[in-house]
Amino acid sequence: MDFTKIYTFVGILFTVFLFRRFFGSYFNTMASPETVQKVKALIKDNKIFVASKTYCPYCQATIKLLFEDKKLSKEQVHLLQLDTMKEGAEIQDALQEITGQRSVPNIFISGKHIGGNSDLQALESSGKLDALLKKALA
Ligand SMILES: N[C@@H](CCC(=O)N[C@@H](CS)C(=O)NCC(=O)O)C(=O)O
Repeated sequence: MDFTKIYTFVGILFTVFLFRRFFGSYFNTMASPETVQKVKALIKDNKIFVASKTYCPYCQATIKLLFEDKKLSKEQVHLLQLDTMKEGAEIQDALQEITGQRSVPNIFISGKHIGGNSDLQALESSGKLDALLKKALA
């Protein structure tokens, strides 16, 4: 048996696994038309819609601003934690197709694409966020 070849083969498999695990989400895949429609409906039907991931520090900052600082409730903000959902990766693909933005958090207020956490924080810093939230929740 040629162990060198076996080790090389296992090494290549492991490298491919690691690459896909950590960099896979940076490569575009197409979402099905059904998922794109479903995500568009979520954006339209919810006053505030946030696509998030549980381990993402930018998402934590957005969640803190909306739920702790602005005291919004779970009924007012439709929050999806994509990394805990079976169809999370496809929803992320759909969000990229719809908005051109792949990163999370991906935030919508009154059906309008706000952007990511930095965009939400900028709205807060400029004093425009309260009015947007008030109008959305009226
Ligand atoms: N400038 C962005 C940064 C967001 C960001 O880098 N998010 C990371 C997760 S912490 C991301 O989406 N990475 C790609 C992925 O998870 O697919 C913001 O303020 O929202």
